[in-house]
Amino acid sequence: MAAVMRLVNRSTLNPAMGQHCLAFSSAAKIKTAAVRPGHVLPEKVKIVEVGPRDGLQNEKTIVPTDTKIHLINMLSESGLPVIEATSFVSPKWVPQMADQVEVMKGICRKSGVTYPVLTPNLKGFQSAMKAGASEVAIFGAASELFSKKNINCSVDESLQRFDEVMKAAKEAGVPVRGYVSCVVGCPYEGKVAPEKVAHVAKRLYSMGCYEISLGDTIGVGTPGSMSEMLEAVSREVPVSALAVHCHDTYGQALANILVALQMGISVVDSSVAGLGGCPYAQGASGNVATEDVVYMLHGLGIQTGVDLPKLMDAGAFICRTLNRKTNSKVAQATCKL
Ligand SMILES: CC(C)(COP(=O)([O-])OP(=O)([O-])OC[C@H]1O[C@@H](n2cnc3c(N)ncnc32)[C@H](O)[C@@H]1OP(=O)([O-])[O-])[C@@H](O)C(=O)NCCC(=O)NCCSC(=O)C[C@@](C)(O)CC(=O)[O-]
Repeated sequence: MAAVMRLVNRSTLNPAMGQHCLAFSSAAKIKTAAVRPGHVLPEKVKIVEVGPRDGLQNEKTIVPTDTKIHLINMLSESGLPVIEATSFVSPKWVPQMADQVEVMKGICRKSGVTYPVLTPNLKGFQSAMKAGASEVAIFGAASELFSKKNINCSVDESLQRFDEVMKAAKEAGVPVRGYVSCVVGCPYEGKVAPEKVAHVAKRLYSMGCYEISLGDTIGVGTPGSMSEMLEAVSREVPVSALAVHCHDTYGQALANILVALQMGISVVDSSVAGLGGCPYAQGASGNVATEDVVYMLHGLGIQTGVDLPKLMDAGAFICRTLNRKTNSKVAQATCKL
């Protein structure tokens, strides 16, 4: 049944400013779009903001800890429900995340918002617990070579390490999210078979991850390859436990997200201002910009709980600080940098 929803997104032109402004007040009604016949989109989508971690981990110049904390606090005020704050990985491998303890201690945790952190092994998990993390994420890959480059072990070895993290997390009552990287293509192996993705996703889910985020790490997916992969994974893991994590290297991210929504997925990872790239995936651009995802979802009548102008303020802040042009088309169009 196609739900009837309130249209919450209206774009108006402010002639005095000569800029497009976004207003969120319209009472007009639209039907939740079934963009593909027979497919009803979710009424609500949970956005997992990964900018402070995925967005910043690849920055060459070390971003001051206070800037990271301020960014996370601004994102918290925008209504985002989940903000991935940092990662407890080796500072020799990812120097940008070396201030993870200070970041976790410095942020203002808003009630109702969760601040997961990446933990590749037991050591990372224990440090995360000491720093006060209340949720963690383990991150595997569907490609052997990427796994080796990223976390210095094979896919099977990584699953053994994750099992240790999972046991410790269960004892501590800490929820664990699981990532699978290279779900469509790998920078070292090329095309990745959907069955490999389904295999790793199933292992992470069986281990106890409450959600599996499927990462198109190098942004090569198209609606065709994404739907093939999602169909394979959804035969092994319930769609309600899946998320998509799209990089926008080839400009396909929004289209790929739409395909995922049509398949019933209602959790989307994204990065404010489209920041990011993976240190072990040469040439990969940032994640899809959160502003653009929110704009599309609101345009479809899908609720996110996110206040787009506040989110754009956070994007403008980090772009100003990094002296960088935003990758968000919405922010560009509304002159927020
Ligand atoms: C996984 C390791 C640690 C293995 O690294 P390793 O060198 O194989 O580990 P090791 O156990 O042999 O230890 C070597 C040294 O690292 C230390 N160490 C060991 N573990 C930790 C830890 N947790 N925190 C801090 N230090 C640690 C350990 O104590 C030791 O220190 P030393 O004795 O030489 O002084 C390493 O390969 C690593 O840190 N890799 C970084 C991976 C990473 O952060 N990648 C980017 C994130 S993944 C991503 O972006 C993809 C994603 C999630 O966004 C989804 C997508 O887009 O597809």
